This record gives sequence, C-alpha cells and structure tokens, in this order.
Amino acid sequence: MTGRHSPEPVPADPAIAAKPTKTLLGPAEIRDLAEMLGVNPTKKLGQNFVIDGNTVRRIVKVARVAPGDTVVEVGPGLGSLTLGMLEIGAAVVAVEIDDRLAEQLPLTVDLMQPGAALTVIRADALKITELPGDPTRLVANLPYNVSVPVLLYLLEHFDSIRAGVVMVQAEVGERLAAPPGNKVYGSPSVKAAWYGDFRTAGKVSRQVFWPVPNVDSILIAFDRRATPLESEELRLKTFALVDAAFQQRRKMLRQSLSVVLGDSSAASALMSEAGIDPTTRGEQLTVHDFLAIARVWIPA
Ligand SMILES: C[S@@+](CC[C@H](N)C(=O)[O-])C[C@H]1O[C@@H](n2cnc3c(N)ncnc32)[C@H](O)[C@@H]1O
Repeated sequence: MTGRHSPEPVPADPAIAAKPTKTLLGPAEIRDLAEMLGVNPTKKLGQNFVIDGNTVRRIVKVARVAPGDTVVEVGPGLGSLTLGMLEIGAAVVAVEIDDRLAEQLPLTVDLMQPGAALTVIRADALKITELPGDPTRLVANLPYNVSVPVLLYLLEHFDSIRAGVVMVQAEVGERLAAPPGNKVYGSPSVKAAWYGDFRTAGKVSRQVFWPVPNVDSILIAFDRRATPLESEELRLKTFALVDAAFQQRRKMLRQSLSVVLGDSSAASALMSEAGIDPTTRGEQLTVHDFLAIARVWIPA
C-alpha cells in the first residue's frame, strides 16, 4: 500500500445502467417491433412469434447448435430464435417470405448483436434453389400450414443439412416421429424416415407465443442417414406408393396400391415378388418395405 486511496469508482451512467444488456427479444420488444412494422400476424403465414427467451435457449440447446455452425432457419419472423442461435456464435441463414420481416431482421440483429453472422434470404422456402454457406443444421419454428412440405423440400434439395430441430404443431410432429403400427403413422412418417431418424424432443406451451395459437406445439429432432437410402428415381416411386397406400389407409394394400400398380392382381403379384403380404395395410409397412415394392415396380 502506498497510503494513497484507490480511486473512487466512476458512478455508472444511469441511462446505461438502467438499460440491461439484452441479446434476445422479450414480449414487449416483439409487440413493439410488430407495431412499428405494421405487422398484424397472419394465420396464412403461420405467424406466431416466440416471446420467451427460455424457450429460445431450450430449442438452441436441444438442437445442439454450436459456435461456428451454419444453421438454416425458415421463417425467422421478428428474430426470436435467430438471435438465440447468433448469441452462441452460430452463423444463421434465414429464409423469410414476409418482406417487412426480412427487411427488419438485419436491423434488429445489428442493434442487439452487432457483428453477428446473419444472412437473410427474402423468399418462399419452398422455392429456394441455393443456400449460402452450406448449412449443416435446420433449426426453425416452422410456419404450421406448410411445415411438412418445407421440411421435406429442404431435406430433398440440400444435402448439407445433416441434422436439426423443428417446432411444429403437436399432431404433425407426432406423425413425423411415429413408428409403423402406431395409430398416427402415415405418409409424413414414411417420407421423413426416408431421410433419417425423427424423434419427439419435448412439448412447447402455447403461452410462449404471440399471438397465442389454438394448437399445441412440439419439438422434433432429426438426424439424416449417413448415406441416402436410394436414388431420386426410386424415391419418387416409393413416395407415389406411400401416397396411394395412405389415401385409402383402411384398405388392404393390394387394393390401395392398385391405383398406381394397375389393378389388384397386378398389385398382389408385385407385392409378393417384393416379399410383402398383399393383404396387409400401409400402416404396417416400414419405409424399407415400400422401397422393396418400388424396386420391383416398373411403371407402365
Ligand atoms: C411460426 S412463425 C416463426 C417466427 C420466428 N421464428 C419465431 O419463432 O418467433 C413462422 C414464420 O415463417 C414465415 N413464413 C411463412 N411461410 C413461409 C415460407 N413459405 N417461406 C419462408 N418463410 C415463411 C412467416 O412469415 C413467419 O415469420
């Protein structure tokens, strides 16, 4: 000690001290932003925004997003989830159909997390042909009315996506993750299984959204197969069989598949050749069983 007093701490600027450092959006910011932009959330675009930081951090954790990852997010909206991923040092490629939201997002991110690695694409996710940075993960609170088509479209067109977590309507998510024989097993279950392993990863309360939706939500986690199941041609044939099987899900396959395979005796013959019982129903078949039928089917 020199005997001199250590300097008094400089009193904090009250304006700064009163303003907590925020990296995520809360309910007030979400509503203010929407009002400022004149955004009246629409059902048509599935615009229910997450207003709860804990939910955002939970999704980012379940999705195992890590610093340096490049993540594609469909429908960033006002940026709730986007900021959660940027916060931990991931790069986000955000695809948003609503012009006002797409224009605002970089401004919000600049204000709250300057320098964060964000790329915004103003587009319908069902029409994109390129994703900069080859994202390895898909993490999104998907617009509910197009959640399955968007998910399948991205998996089909972007091989770089190896894993992810999507939030979808609970019934839809349960279908995506259902095993054969389950009462909700259907066409989305088989198509999802074509690409990889899908599983439920926890429910999400409707109270964490604004506006509050009238359906429950669920997180679905997935990992893509290490190697694709088969060629594009066989995927198309398999999916045609799956669609036919579940359009008449109560009927035996020899009947439901006759729509695409000719008639019921042709369907029976093909199924027997593939080693599948023609009297069974689509809900009992795995994706491999449908693929086995597709392999012996030579369309007219
Ligand atoms: C459920 S909100 C999620 C918003 C935000 N990620 C959140 O969690 O708060 C769905 C978002 O998807 C956008 N959207 C709807 N259809 C789309 C499409 N076809 N392509 C891209 N974005 C779409 C909506 O405008 C909306 O911002």
